[in-house]
Amino acid sequence: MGLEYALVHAKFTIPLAALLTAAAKPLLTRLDAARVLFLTSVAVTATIPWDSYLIRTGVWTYPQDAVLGHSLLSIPVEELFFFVIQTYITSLLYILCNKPVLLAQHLDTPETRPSWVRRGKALGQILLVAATAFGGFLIRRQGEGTYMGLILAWACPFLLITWSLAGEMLLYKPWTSTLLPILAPTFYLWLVDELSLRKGIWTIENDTKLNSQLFGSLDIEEAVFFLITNTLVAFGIAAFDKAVAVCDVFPEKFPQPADSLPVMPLLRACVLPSSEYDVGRIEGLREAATRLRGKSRSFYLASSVFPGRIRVDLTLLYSYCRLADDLIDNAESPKEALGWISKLKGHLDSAYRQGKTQDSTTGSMREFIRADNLSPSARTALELLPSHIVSKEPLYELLEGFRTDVGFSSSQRTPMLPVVQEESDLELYASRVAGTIGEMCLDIVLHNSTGHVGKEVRDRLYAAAREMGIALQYINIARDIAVDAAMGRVYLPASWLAEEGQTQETVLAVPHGPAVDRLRRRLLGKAFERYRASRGAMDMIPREGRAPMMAAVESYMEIGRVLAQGGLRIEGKATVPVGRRLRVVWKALVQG
Ligand SMILES: CC(C)=CCC/C(C)=C/CC/C(C)=C/CC/C(C)=C/[C@@H]1[C@@H](COP(=O)(O)OP(=O)(O)O)[C@]1(C)CC/C=C(\C)CC/C=C(\C)CCC=C(C)C
Repeated sequence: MGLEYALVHAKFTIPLAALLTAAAKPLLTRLDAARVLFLTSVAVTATIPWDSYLIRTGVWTYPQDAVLGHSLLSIPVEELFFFVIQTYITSLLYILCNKPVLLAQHLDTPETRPSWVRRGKALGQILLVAATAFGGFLIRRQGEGTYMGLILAWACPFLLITWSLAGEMLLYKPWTSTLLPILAPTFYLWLVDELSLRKGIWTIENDTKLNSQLFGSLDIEEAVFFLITNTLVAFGIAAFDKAVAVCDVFPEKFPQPADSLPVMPLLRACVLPSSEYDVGRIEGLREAATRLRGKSRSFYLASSVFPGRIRVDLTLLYSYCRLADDLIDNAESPKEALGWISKLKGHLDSAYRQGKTQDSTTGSMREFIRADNLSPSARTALELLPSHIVSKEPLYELLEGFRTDVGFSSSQRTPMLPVVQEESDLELYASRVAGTIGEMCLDIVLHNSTGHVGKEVRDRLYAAAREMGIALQYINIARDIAVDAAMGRVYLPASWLAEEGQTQETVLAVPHGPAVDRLRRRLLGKAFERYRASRGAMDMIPREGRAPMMAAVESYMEIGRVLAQGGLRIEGKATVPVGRRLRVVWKALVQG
């Protein structure tokens, strides 16, 4: 009996697993826990017979003085623990690396599949069939290739199945979400293995191995073993993820959200032929995700911590709001901008006339959207607005809020009459363009939550969401004084400007300096007041959206904190460094 193998775990695998657990815990959802549990159970069940065979036939041996002496089917307990902890480490890392990716955007159909993906998937399948056959050949031939043969013939059929299910998605995703979580634990385990082989904690018999080392004492079979088993874990989760993505993006086909772990729907989603996917919805979602990533770092980062279906709906809502805002901001004349507002209202009329249906692209609305001279990407943003979830009133109000922006460039405006005269004008504007967004975000979270929320709590939540939206808009205005001035806009109330001896014209000419700084601080103060008044209510948000909503709000409020500390670049926007942003999101998730 000896402790050496147990010490390998104590020194190398357990600390890494503990570190990853601490880092990942606030980010993990119930679904993630199910992913890890499912994968670990499959890995252990599939490895036990194989490993037992290897030990009983003498391919692997363990000196008695290196192991504790307890075993199951000849497998030492330390070895059994290895299957569990390796699967745990790799799956956790895989899940972490995949958080930034909105999986549903990587679904595709045979018609939209590019030829490189078709060829890549087929090539992978051919290689895996060949590797399985080669493994079988090495086993039959007996001798030096036996161990390698056993690895290939055991693992490659599983890889073939999972690759066939999720190969396209794996090919589309960035390498940081696929190769990285496979290769990083592989290199680490190679080093641990090298150390253990050198110390003789486990040994591979000379007669059944190729006798070729990758480096040091690390036999090529061991290197392949760790690479292949980590790939098995990653491909296994990828197949699971694909089913979840299908459930998330097609609620009309799969009414139950994947988070509630509906086993049969998930299995059906996994094997649903891709020819039955709604291509328009997937492409629209991809464009919406690109719009979100390109336009707002805060909301893009925060979106990655929302559970799948809420994330899809928020991304689509963001895309609609951003598009509407851009159409109006980029219009060449006030007349054109007002024209967009009435067209957008027309779109809402037809979207809400047809009632709360999930298929938003039917009947009059489709005709309305097609009739307009919009780019294809703009059309999809309108078509995919989740109008069956968000109430119509805040959307109409948002468009009303955009009218204020048009007021800044309206030719009828006299220079003497600022658009935002009093603090109440500012409050009304912020309530229209951002209080409404708070309400709609809440609509989405409540719609996708399972628990019951009573009327009284609902009312308090909606009031707080509106307040929080206003707080965020104040931060936005405080940050963008110079950017807005360059567009001819001053949102600071004229009454405040007068108290500082300023006018709209002086701020337009010089949007910085001590007076502007004081006004910015005043606005930030108002933002923090409203934030503090509504933050407590967030504890009442249902579990599914609570921590991620806090993360979204905190990530934006952090801009205000940077500004309050004087972190402003005069020529542009104040930015929160990535590390600080991540810390804020992490802290909000821990608190939520
Ligand atoms: C996580 C995620 C994907 C969230 C999406 C949220 C969303 C739908 C935002 C809409 C953004 C938008 C373009 C709105 C048009 C009007 C406008 C410009 C509003 C300003 C937003 C800034 O967006 P922008 O793209 O310009 O971002 P950058 O500054 O460039 O990074 C606003 C400042 C409004 C933002 C307001 C909210 C997100 C509402 C906050 C309130 C809650 C989340 C509710 C909290 C709940 C309780 C109970 C308190």
